[in-house]
Amino acid sequence: MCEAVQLCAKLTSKTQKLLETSDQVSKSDDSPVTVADYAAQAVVSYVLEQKYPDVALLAEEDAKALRGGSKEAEGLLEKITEITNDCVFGDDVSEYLSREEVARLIDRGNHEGGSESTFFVLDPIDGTKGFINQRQYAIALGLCEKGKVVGGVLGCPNMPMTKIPEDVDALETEKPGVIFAAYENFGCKYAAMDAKEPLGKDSFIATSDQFVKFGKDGARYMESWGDSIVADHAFTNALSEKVGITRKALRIDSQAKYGSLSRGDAHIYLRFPPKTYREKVWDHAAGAIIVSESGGVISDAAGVPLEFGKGRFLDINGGIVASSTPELHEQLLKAIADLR
Ligand SMILES: Nc1ncnc2c1ncn2[C@@H]1O[C@H](COP(=O)(O)O)[C@@H](OP(=O)(O)O)[C@H]1O
Ligand SMILES: [Mg+2]
Ligand SMILES: [Mg+2]
Ligand SMILES: [Mg+2]
Repeated sequence: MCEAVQLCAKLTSKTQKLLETSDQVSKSDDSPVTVADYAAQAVVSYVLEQKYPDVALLAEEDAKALRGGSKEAEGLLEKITEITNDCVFGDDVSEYLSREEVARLIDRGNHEGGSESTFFVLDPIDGTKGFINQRQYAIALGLCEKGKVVGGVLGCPNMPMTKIPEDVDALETEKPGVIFAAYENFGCKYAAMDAKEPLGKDSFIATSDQFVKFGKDGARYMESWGDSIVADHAFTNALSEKVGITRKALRIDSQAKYGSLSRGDAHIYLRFPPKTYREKVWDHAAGAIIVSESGGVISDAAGVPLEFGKGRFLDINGGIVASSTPELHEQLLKAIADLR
């Protein structure tokens, strides 16, 4: 799983710098998708299929918009095929995949999920808005068995190795980025994105376990940027005021927030989408196990653990909360219940 994410990060890093407006399309829900999202999905799908041909894939993107027959669709698929081949095979043109083969690799991600089978869960680029705007994004790969996430790898190609400074409200970008990997009852490891053996060293990480109090010098929370549909900043402001958080919110795109929580940069991740919005499993699977295997807690706003075995969507009560310690989590859930 790490190998697939590391290879994919090479592609996204190279593409992010060169991204053009014509590389972007809008999806039916108005969220953006780029040639890099599709190519990243093709690359991870290719590596996983080679290594684990019997394990299904549930992934965010599908190739429908690339098969339409229009000139635009053809141009996009051509570019995606080029980027995919360059990443996987370099100059070895004898191995190059056809456009049809690349579309098939993308569409392998159409698994419906559920609690019966074993499958990978992939968000090839999580935080596409961050990716487009040269900020943070993540490559998020989880492994689900019988409806439970049992493994997760999170690649954050723009995240600094050093902890986020105390006095900032956004995160700088820095290469080569970092990779987090967790397995059930094993813990969570952490390495530089270009590490030869990311799981080889004694590099376990843990959430901040200092007893977190609210108020000055106390808990620090993370949330999405204001242009994200999932961020209700009015509510998170009210909540933080209620519990006495005085520190500024730290705004980071994508599941990089789960990574930051797991290595102790901040204490809380708050996410409150509108009632009509349905969360997707690929936006949380890898991040959830990375947080829980680092000592943190994640649940919906009512305290119910996230259920990953119910298909492509997550049905949550109100929002998602992740905290560095169980005590802090309890306090937050109580404050949310009081406010609602
Ligand atoms: N305008 C929008 N429309 C639909 N989904 C959105 C959205 N803005 C954010 N999201 C969802 O929130 C995810 C990003 O979270 P964050 O805002 O914390 O970075 C997106 O993942 P993708 O970028 O993989 O599509 C997408 O699932
Ligand atoms: Mg998307
Ligand atoms: Mg996503
Ligand atoms: Mg995505």
